[in-house]
Amino acid sequence: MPEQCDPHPYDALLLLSFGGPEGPEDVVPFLENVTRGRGIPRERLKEVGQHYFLFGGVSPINAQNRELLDALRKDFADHGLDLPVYWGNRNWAPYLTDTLRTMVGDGHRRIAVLATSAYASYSGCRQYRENLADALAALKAEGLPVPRVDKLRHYFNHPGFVRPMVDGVLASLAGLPQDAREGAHLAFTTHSIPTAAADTSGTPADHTQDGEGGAYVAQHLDVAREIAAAVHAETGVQHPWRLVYQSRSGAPHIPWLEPDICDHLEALHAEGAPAVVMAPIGFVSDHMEVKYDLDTEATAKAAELGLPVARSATVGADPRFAAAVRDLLLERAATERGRAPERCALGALGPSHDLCPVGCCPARTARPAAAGADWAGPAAEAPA
Ligand SMILES: CC1=C(CCC(=O)O)c2cc3nc(cc4[nH]c(cc5[nH]c(cc1n2)c(C)c5CCC(=O)O)c(CCC(=O)O)c4C)C(CCC(=O)O)=C3C
Ligand SMILES: [Fe+2]
Repeated sequence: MPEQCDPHPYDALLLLSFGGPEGPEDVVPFLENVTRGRGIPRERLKEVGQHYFLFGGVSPINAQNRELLDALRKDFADHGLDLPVYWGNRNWAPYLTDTLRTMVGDGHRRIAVLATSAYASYSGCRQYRENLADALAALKAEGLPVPRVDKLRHYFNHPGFVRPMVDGVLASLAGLPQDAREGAHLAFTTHSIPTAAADTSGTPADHTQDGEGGAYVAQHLDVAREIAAAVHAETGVQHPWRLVYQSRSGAPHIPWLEPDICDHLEALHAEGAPAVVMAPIGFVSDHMEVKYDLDTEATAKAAELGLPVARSATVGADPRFAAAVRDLLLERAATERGRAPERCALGALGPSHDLCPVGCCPARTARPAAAGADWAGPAAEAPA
């Protein structure tokens, strides 16, 4: 087998995602799974439930993940990479533990994991590692073999993630009314998180104080800068841009990252911006946050203001993203074999670490998390 297509030591890839309801009867149990023990106000839950009911109780996320699975299997087959791909979720079927049980039943013992979250944060990184720890502990408790799981590095700055978003922004600009195009602002959006979580995102060396936002904000700014520069290079126009936030939850007295996209649209309108492209760089695919918070709520806000807006495409199942996943997997496989492969990354931050160090994206209450430097295996600590 040619070195560059050798997945050894991995024997399978696991796509690890959030999960979402598939019908109206799933919505409340899904929200209960998401919010278990997290202290989200009831009012917020009712409101978010309504977003799902507006779409027939079906989250777009599962269909998007099925498309990504197809794209990954096609990419692997087209490149002679013989590696099965599985899918498991944090909050809805197929549940992570069930998928891992199937995987060990199929004989897999060394599993590479791709999370559908590109950036560092508790919700997007450590929480998935906690989910893996819980699932491995469940397997162990059932007397099943416990596989080794390795989480692939953050890919926010991988060209296979960034370039499709550049194309998306270019397509959105091209669709704006001609007289508004040149002066259009770019609003890069991501999920708001508590400023305390933002400040402790990434490795301890990345941590900041006073709401500066740590690795979470730094990584998004790096991607936003790259996209704006690529758009400038392509169109010759330097569009003004800003990183803004969406989908805030939590209690109102706790500070979360701001400004919100809707407030930002108001401010841009007030200062005379002719149009805005909303680019949801924080989301790998068209999640409910994109379909509701941007396509429904923010778009209605813009219409009320008389401000032309366009929402650019997420990466979704773009073949360049599937190729990036193959690249990340083969890169990590080579590293695990003791080689020093090329580690592809755009922007100023460079490729992210393979193994989350101790203290990376800490939880409010410490609990076991797999696939990081602080993981000793399910034998060492049983989760509560
Ligand atoms: C950073 C981040 C990502 C991106 C990284 C990643 O992709 O993982 C993300 C993704 C997602 N979040 C999602 C849904 C929800 N998130 C919630 C709540 C929260 N998210 C948070 C952060 C994030 N969330 C936070 C700090 C909370 C507060 C409570 C807590 O600390 O946990 C709630 C509860 C109600 C509400 O408060 O909104 C829901 C329903 C879905 C599925 C969408 C679909 O169905 O298409 C997806 C992909
Ligand atoms: Fe969320």
